[in-house]
Amino acid sequence: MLPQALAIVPAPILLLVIFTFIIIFLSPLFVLKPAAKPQHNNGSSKKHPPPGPKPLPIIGNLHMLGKFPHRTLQALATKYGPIMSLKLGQVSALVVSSPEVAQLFFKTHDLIFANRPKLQVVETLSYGRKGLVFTEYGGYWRNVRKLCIMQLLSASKIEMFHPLREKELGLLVNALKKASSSREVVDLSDLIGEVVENITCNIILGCNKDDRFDIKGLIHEILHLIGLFNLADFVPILASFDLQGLKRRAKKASKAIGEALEQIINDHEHPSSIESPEHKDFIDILLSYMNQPMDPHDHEERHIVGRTNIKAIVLDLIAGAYDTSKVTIEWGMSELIKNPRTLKKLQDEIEALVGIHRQVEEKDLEKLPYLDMVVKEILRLYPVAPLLVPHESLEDVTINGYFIEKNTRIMVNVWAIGRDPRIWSENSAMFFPERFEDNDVDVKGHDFRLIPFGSGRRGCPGINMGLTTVKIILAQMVHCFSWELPLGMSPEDLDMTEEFGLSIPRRKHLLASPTYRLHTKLD
Ligand code: HEM
Repeated sequence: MLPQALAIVPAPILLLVIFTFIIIFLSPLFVLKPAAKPQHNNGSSKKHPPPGPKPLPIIGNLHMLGKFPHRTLQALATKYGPIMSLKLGQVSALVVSSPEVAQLFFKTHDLIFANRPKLQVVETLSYGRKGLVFTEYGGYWRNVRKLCIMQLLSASKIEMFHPLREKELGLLVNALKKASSSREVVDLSDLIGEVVENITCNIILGCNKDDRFDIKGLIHEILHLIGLFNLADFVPILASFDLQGLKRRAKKASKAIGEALEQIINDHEHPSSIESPEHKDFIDILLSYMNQPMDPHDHEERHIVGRTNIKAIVLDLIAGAYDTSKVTIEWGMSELIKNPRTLKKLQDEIEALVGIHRQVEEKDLEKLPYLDMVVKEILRLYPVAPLLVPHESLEDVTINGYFIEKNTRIMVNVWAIGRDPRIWSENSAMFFPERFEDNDVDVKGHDFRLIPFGSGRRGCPGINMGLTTVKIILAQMVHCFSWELPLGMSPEDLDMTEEFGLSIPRRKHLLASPTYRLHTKLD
């Protein structure tokens, strides 16, 4: 998933207006408080911060980030190196751009960087950070994470929800079969989004449609708000002005989603009002812990499960699962349609295993090594959260001779690491899954050349669920259908521009025409 504190930088004109506002009304305050903090001096006179571009007063380096911060930061890192200092408004930040340095941060010194920054909108939306993604490092976060892994994200729970994925995917295949028989062009971005949303909502909430409220619309608003650039997070003195109206919108969204979740929880507590639930969803599981300690074995911390915790946790998990798998599959299908050789090779692999008379099943996935390479290649070129979710240092530390202050914000440019020709050879920009043939690079956070799920304590706990969803949907779509771009469009014409926000989806929706290729009855 991914919440990105640092998203689209406002248009220069907005920046100019705000800058003027600051200069006119607030500059006296800054005169009393210098923008750059003085260096600590505990006896040593040499506490160098990492190198970085010179910041401007008040806005620091914010103006430099542009529309695609991951690309700008990649270019800046070639000048300043793999540990680079930035000033984002009043916030001290660091950008990590090499596997070696990422390993120092998330393996050698993982504990020091296990915190998350406090963000205004998230504070409102996650009930004062009672969820998981942006929750501060400590006993509460540990308890929630353990509970989520045990009750939702473990191998056995993922397996338990497999009929649900199968059912939703079956509906998608049927819709595509119809489009195939009438030779329609379909909006693949929308269809992939819908199937992932339905799977996520069903697993977590037990429903994907509810006429009483627009649950998906609310989730979209929440993800959008978290993804927006919020000046209040970088120039805290502006927080109370709510110049962009984000706090107001967050409060409104929080109230609406809170009421909806309250209703959904009520329905779960009084099952007669739900139409015969077929399976236990995550809310059922959390309710079975109600008023009990999250982790009965933790004798130091006793955090009791209450309604607010349930709402905050559920929201974070939906946010974590929603966009991530959708965006990965969307880029994957784009690259496969753009590269017919790779698509054919993947179809051949699946066909050799399952034949042409039946669909792929989840039990087949582990016997498909080329699919595994294709997914790694997608995540290398299109990491959903190009700068991961920001981390924050819990104490002062010196790394590679550079002094890093407590409360520094850390961004890891996994997008830049994934495209670095020194790591991936001169063809690093090319979609070429075979590069993983002769090595054992994995995506699970052990090999810092490829960390699309992050690594260490704050690494993604949903890796296995995410990979299962991505693999089964991709495999099914390429096995059941051949794909062509709309009439008159060649693979070179396919626009691969991204959009920066909470995640980096395609700017333009992916449109394509499916042809059913299995030898089963076409209904
Ligand atoms: C392809 C799918 C996915 C990708 C690429 C992905 C990626 C990520 C990334 C990059 C992070 C931040 C790691 C860091 O800051 O170091 C993260 C964190 C997280 N992800 Fe995922 N994710 C995916 C699927 C999921 C799923 C399915 C769930 C849950 C249902 C999930 C739940 C979370 C949570 C709760 C966190 C925050 C962990 C913490 O702060 O302790 N993710 N994910």
